[in-house]
Amino acid sequence: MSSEPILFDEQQSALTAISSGKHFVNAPPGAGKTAILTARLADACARYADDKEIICLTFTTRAATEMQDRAASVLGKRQPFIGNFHAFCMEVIRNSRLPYHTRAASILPDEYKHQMLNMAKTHIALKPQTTTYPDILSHFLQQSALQTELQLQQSAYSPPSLKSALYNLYIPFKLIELGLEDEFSELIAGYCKTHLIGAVVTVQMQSGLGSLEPETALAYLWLWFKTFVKVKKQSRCLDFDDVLCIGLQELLRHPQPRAFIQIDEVQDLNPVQWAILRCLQTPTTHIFAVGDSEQSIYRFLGADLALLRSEVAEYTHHSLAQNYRSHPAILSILNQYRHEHWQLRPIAAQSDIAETHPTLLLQFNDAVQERERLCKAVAKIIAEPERNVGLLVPTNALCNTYAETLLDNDISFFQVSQSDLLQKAVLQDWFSWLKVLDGNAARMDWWSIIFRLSRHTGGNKMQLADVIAFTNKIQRIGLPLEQVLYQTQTSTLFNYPLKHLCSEFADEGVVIFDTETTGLDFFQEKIIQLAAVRVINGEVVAEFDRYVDVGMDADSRLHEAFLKSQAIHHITEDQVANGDSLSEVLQDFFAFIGTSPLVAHNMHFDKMMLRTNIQALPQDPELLAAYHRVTQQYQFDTLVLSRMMYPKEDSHRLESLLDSFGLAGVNSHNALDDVKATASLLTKIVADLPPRLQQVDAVLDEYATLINPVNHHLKTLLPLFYESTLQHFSVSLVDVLRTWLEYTLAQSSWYDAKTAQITRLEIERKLIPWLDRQGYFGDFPTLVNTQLWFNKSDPAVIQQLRKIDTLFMLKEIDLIDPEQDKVVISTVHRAKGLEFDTVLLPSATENAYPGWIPKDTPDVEVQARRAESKRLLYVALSRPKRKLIISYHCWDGRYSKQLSPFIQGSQGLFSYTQNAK
Ligand SMILES: Nc1ncnc2c1ncn2[C@@H]1O[C@H](COP(=O)(O)OP(=O)(O)OP(=O)(O)O)[C@@H](O)[C@H]1O
Repeated sequence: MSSEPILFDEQQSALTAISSGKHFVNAPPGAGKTAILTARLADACARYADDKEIICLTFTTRAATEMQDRAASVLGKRQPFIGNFHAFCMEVIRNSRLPYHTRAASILPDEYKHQMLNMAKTHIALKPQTTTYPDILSHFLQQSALQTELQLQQSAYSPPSLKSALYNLYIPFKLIELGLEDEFSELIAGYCKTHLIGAVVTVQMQSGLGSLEPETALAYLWLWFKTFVKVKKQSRCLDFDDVLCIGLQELLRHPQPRAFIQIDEVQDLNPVQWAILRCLQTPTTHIFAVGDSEQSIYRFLGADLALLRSEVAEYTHHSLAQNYRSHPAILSILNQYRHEHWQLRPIAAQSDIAETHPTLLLQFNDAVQERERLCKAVAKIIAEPERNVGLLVPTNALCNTYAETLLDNDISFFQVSQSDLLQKAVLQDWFSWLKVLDGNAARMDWWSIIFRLSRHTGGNKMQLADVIAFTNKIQRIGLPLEQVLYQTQTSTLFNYPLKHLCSEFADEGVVIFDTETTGLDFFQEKIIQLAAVRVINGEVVAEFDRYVDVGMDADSRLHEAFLKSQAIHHITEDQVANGDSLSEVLQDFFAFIGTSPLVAHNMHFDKMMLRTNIQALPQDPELLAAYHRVTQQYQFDTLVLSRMMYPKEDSHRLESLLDSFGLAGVNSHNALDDVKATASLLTKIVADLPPRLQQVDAVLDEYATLINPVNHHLKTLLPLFYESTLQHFSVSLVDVLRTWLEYTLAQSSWYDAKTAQITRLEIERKLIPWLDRQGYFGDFPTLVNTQLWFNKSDPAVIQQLRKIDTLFMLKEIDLIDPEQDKVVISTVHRAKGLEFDTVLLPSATENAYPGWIPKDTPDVEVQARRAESKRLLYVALSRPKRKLIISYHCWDGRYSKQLSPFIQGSQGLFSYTQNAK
């Protein structure tokens, strides 16, 4: 990435100046599309004061962060949304009023997605007579000639896997399930036309259920889909398609019109993404859509060029005709390719880079010779200053082979792995550990941790389905998972703390506390009142009620915040001014608690406020010691207990519960009133606990062999996360990651040792520098905590939540650092949008472009695949700045090979050609 400011040409400048209407820029590679979008974004910030008016959608996270970096000086503190569709939908879902399990859902990793699809499959007891599917699907099945087509296809059909068959239909099924079939009948029809027959035939051929009627096969698919959705819902997780479809559903209900929409790589949008885009528009919205139809390479994800054409039909069309990236010799090959395959006009070369032999076409005897020579060439190229190399190959298998040869030659490189680094078990587990700090909401993360731990604690290995069944059972009886599994006290059983609560409540008493504050932001706002009561058997036997002088005279922002918050707590300025210092109040408060269990309603908020307010005080060892002592004691949150005991209540706010159960007390938002009201609620909970504890006993007995060993590891690991933040308050995510890796990789049986070691090195080399570059510092338990969301309009919180979204949706390719990573090995698909000084395209035979297409594939499909492959090679050819090296081998050990037919027309244009000996 160049930091030099770009001097736009006339055509580019004209595009940056457009400020209204709907526009589509269809421009060739290297025309400066990204640069134009960045400049326009900066202008938009100057034009629209409200960030919510602006949205900038990119295809990858890398493109979004690059745009943000490039526009950083103009953006300053502004936070318009810049990111991909998935990140945007995550934000829409989070800010929605959808059920909590959807808003707080985790993203389902690939590893578990496959297992859950299998689980759902085994759950299906197929009852074709009783299973129905939506009318709209039966309509497609009944369409004329379908039956004959089915039979015709069956004999000559190479079916995809059963899972792919279902997944090809996932989006239309999901839209139907969400009740959107009327709005999206065309979209659903499109998907069904392409995939329904194939999927039905696949079920007929591969389900192992004998010969099935098409109706029964379709019923099977629908039932499988519904079960999979249910399994995910129970686990509170969503996959990427769910995120898009639910985001769309929410936007249809509550459209979010924008004044300014900018969008990159439109050639690869799928129909759902187009539909999302429509929800952001009004007739006056200014849309600037940019893409290149010849670079459309994501047909397998639903990208559709015909759809692009119809979507932008009414837009004003523009094009660009200059290429600023590539050496003129490279461009002449690109131009020949454009002419030969699409009869497109040539692009003018604007790059004036000097280079000897900028284009090479190399023929080798065999694949081994090709690989060895190319790797030697790579060594030579990167020995020159400021040169990087992109080794772009057609398949993941070839990525691995080239990686091995580079290693043999001592050349370091960045390989984009087939199973993305971010999808590796080690990292997915770490994400889960971060998420469970959030407590009970992250159900999928809990079971993935339990699953991993249960497999490494000896004894019978549990299947994922058993672990999920266990977590569901725990949830059904309303137990917080973390309390079942993780005990800081001596007991390993959840019952014990609750039994302790009952006995202390009747005997020595418990302390209920509450804070009133100047606002909700943990890092800025102050505690102004701290109240507590000691309760024995429902009777208040002692009270603590103090105001805190927070020095508002000297802090106008704080004073203003206080005045706003007065509407809630009604505390007067005098009460605060006559209060004591926070240190004094806290010393007395900790003494008041003694060794009693602590109780609060929504304790997390009060504890966070205490923590951050203490952090802001000058270091006081005694106070800190007292704080640590108290936070190690038994604690009970009446909000959590109420959710567990009374799951059917609509709301667990204190006020609602008092009302619903007719309890004494008022929730006036004066801390003392509120603790007394909490005492009433606690008294009811304790009275209702014994029968529930019997149920708990039964589950704990049933799963003792799982719970006890898991608890052993949790006891070591969770404090690692909590303590790192308790002691330093603000930590680097890199430190948290390293500490965690240290522990988990030392557990010899957790992961395959060799794989884990390699993953660790990859994390050190790729992810950690990225986290450092992007500035992932902070208080991570707070960051991942969904409790923060009530404060989600705060710009600092928005920024942090977006960072977390980015982290959880990151892809390995996003981690490349063009300054450091001199050699990148990747498939062409993943290298989209990147540029390199030198690009090597090995194995450019007909086997790669167009690649193997099964013999009986219908003609239309053969044409479509060839066309897509042509575009793929075009993307590859357009990535180099200085040098393009294409190579192929004549013999693969069994068959002779030819140069890809797509490139044969350009052979004469290469500045250097070498034939095999
Ligand atoms: N007017 C200009 N003067 C000099 N360099 C430019 C100019 N416009 C763009 N560039 C440079 O050209 C290169 C290609 O630009 P950019 O990445 O924006 O192209 P693109 O159209 O997005 O390409 P692709 O579709 O191939 O990804 C970049 O290195 C960019 O800095």
